[in-house]
Amino acid sequence: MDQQFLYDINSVPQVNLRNRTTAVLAGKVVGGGSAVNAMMTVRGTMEDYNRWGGFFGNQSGWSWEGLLPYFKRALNFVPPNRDVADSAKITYNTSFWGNSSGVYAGWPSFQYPATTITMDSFKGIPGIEFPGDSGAGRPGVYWYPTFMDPKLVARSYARTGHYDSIKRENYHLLTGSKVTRILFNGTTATGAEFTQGKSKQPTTVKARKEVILAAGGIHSPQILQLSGIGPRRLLDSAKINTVVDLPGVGQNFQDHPMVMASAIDRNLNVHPSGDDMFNNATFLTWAANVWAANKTGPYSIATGNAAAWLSFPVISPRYAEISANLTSQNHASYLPAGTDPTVAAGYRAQMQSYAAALRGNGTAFYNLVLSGGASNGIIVDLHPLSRGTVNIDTADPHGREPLVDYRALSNPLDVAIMTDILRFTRRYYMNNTLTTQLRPAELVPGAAVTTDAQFADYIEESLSPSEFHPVGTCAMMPRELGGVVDQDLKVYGVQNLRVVDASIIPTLPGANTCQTVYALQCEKQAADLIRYGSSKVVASG
Ligand SMILES: Cc1cc2nc3c(=O)[nH]c(=O)nc-3n(C[C@H](O)[C@H](O)[C@H](O)COP(=O)(O)OP(=O)(O)OC[C@H]3O[C@@H](n4cnc5c(N)ncnc54)[C@H](O)[C@@H]3O)c2cc1C
Repeated sequence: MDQQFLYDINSVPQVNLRNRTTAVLAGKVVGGGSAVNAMMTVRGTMEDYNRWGGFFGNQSGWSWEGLLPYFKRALNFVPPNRDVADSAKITYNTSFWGNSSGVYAGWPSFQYPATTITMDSFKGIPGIEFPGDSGAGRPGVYWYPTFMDPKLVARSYARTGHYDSIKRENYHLLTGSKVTRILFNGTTATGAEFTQGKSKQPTTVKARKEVILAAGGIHSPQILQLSGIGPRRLLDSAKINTVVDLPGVGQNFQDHPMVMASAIDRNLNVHPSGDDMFNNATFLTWAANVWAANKTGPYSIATGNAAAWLSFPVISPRYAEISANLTSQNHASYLPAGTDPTVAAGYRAQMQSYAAALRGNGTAFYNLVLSGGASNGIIVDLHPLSRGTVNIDTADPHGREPLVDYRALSNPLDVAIMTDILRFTRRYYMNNTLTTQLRPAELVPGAAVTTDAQFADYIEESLSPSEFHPVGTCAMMPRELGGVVDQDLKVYGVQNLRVVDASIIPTLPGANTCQTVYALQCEKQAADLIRYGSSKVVASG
């Protein structure tokens, strides 16, 4: 990944990860993360979005039903090539997709046969569903597309799909500029201040109607805090005048933690396979040639197109116990000392919702991407219970990047959940009637790791707290639950200011986040909320 397109930020040392720090990857380029991401085109389950709507009651448009039309408008789905779909057994259902957007959900022209075998191996484990499409809003094992323009066989993203085609006199895209704060007259947002290039001299731009902030999960809370919107105590210590004391800004920070867990199927003699890209010179030459000739073959695959997204009862025999433990926790005790009672109340509401989700089959907690080779690697906890913070650095709030603290594993039940995710992965490879003939051998964490204490040790040693999906720091929740924006994405306590990016996501979807951001940002917010002035779902199909 080209570092010039990324911010240079490291997290604060993670006390529960032996003081390790982690790189905070966020796109510093037109299109943001959509310009640098791994192009996995997935959405969460119905229950994920109903959880958002649930914070506002039954009438909320922020539910699966309310968002589905926007998921359809957000992407232009182009089905896979018939031959590839037939040979790889790719299923899809176009009723979950649209075809009007400039951002494409396409498919590579090649799939490794082993992908189908490793997907089918999940049939050896009870309780797993196989929804026919990744957009169905159900947990399970399924194929999903890629953010790719199928004609160009190139990344399709916010710039190519939206910005490049805007031809209006009143649209200006200023590259190399950095917003330093939002300007206010009293509590009414009136514009923004920014610097250009290396100049420290600020310029201002005035808003006739409203200011719309979309700087992402790390920088939107920073800009609000620098503008005087945030927890008063933090702003006081940074010597920033408080415009509105909004305790939730920069709190409720979530990202998807991941660890390595892999086994190798020693008898998986199916070729070509993902492994041939590393150790078969003839195959590599062929792959390079077909790519150079017509952009086909394995190089047309981004990060794979198949994965397991599984609910907790399917993977954990102790789901009821963990759910009960979450219900009875003193939730606020796992938040930073001095957390505002409204933010604590929001956390409690989220944990109650997750306690129910841990017992049900509508929320995916487990994710394993299938590589098309004899081994797979990274597994993801899709709903961490720990909450972090993104706060300005009070020592030099204007000069430094914000302090990013994942507070990984601060809720101890995250260790129990990750342990069961690891144990399930072992079961999938090693104790599965459909994989025994493949002669699997565990690579990591390794057969010697068996007890809870050993798993905890491995997790502390190796967990990465981020899959580069920062959300929650300007949460769309009621103000009395620590929310920062209302259902119309308007910032509480001020006028004429909205936030429209991943930071408003109150709880992570059980999926990579970009498709959800397209639905809420480009379509739901921009097309309807601003144009029609309300969050009523006015679009259909
Ligand atoms: C390495 C990586 C891999 C990922 N892989 C996937 C994937 O495979 N699938 C998936 O679904 N999601 C993936 N994601 C996540 C996805 O890209 C993000 O969820 C999405 O881009 C978030 O959109 P956003 O608008 O909230 O913020 P961003 O995309 O971060 O956009 C924010 C924009 O604001 C700009 N900005 C920030 N601060 C300022 C300022 N002060 N002044 C001016 N501009 C500013 C930034 O430069 C950026 O252009 C990945 C992300 C990364 C970084």
